[in-house]
Amino acid sequence: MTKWVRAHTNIALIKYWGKENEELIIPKNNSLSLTLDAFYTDTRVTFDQSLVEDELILDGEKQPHSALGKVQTVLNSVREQAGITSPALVESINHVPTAAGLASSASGLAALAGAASQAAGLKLSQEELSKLARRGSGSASRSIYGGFAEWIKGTDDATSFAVPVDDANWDIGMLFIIVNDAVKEVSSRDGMKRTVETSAFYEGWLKTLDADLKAMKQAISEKNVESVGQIAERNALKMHATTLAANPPFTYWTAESMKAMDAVRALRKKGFTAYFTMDAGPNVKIVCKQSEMTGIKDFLLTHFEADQLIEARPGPGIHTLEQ
Ligand SMILES: O=C(O)C[C@@](O)(CF)CCOP(=O)(O)OP(=O)(O)O
Repeated sequence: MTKWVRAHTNIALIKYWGKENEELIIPKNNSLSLTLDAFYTDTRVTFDQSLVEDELILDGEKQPHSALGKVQTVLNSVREQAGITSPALVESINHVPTAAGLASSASGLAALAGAASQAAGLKLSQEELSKLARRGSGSASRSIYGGFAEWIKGTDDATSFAVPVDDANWDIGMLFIIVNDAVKEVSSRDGMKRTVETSAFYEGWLKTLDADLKAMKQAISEKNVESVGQIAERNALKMHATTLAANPPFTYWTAESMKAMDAVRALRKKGFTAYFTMDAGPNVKIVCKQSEMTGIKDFLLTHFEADQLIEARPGPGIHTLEQ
């Protein structure tokens, strides 16, 4: 019986937002993220000749074949590396708070890379696992590692993978504000494609990333949450600005997102270390100190419901569940 593999989701502090190569998922820039404990995916893969085609059972629900795109990209790469042809049964369980509506493609595709390669008898290094996960979804390449990880953009399949930066075993955490007014989102894949192809601000965004990354790594080496937060918030705002200048323009922000951003600024006025980042959705993630999380949460509870607030701390890299 093959084993379950667990991978945790990660939140980028220096964003990946645009591809150099769509098919291989080679990014335009390096990105850097923090893997979190609160959200993760467990996946088990069984290659089985008696199956007619690949099957995905996600949270107990058999998925339509049309939903298997990213999954099959990973499975096909594993079959090619292992010299096998049989279809696979993929069972995946997302441990993401139901209210969250949080995308879990990063943890899902990373867990799939681990489970599929193991089921095919491949013994991949973490670098090779990262490349395999990257083929499924770019941000998944970073979930191979716990703590802070950097995705080196590289120029081709062999040189584009994530590396560990710091284990984050220090006073840093993230508090999610889940905003419930979810609008029909443009997927991150479609959003970044439209932005690269049409945004008047895209080149300006790219020009600032080397400096942001250098400053972020310096802040992490100093364990300086204030600087990590400041750089992350600036980087996220620049990324989201590019969508406003796309054609047609779009934004992931809703009124509730703006309310959450205002609350973070109010937290700073009260003396907390609190900075926000956002991805391809309306939720707001606060970079903060674990030691201030209770005080921050108490303040936020005067503006948001308890089930909208989710605490997260640095999480581990990909691992097999022994039982
Ligand atoms: O995570 C980040 O660096 C920033 C984002 O989350 C901002 F929204 C993008 C993640 O994109 P992903 O879902 O990995 O795209 P894929 O490669 O087209 O599957």
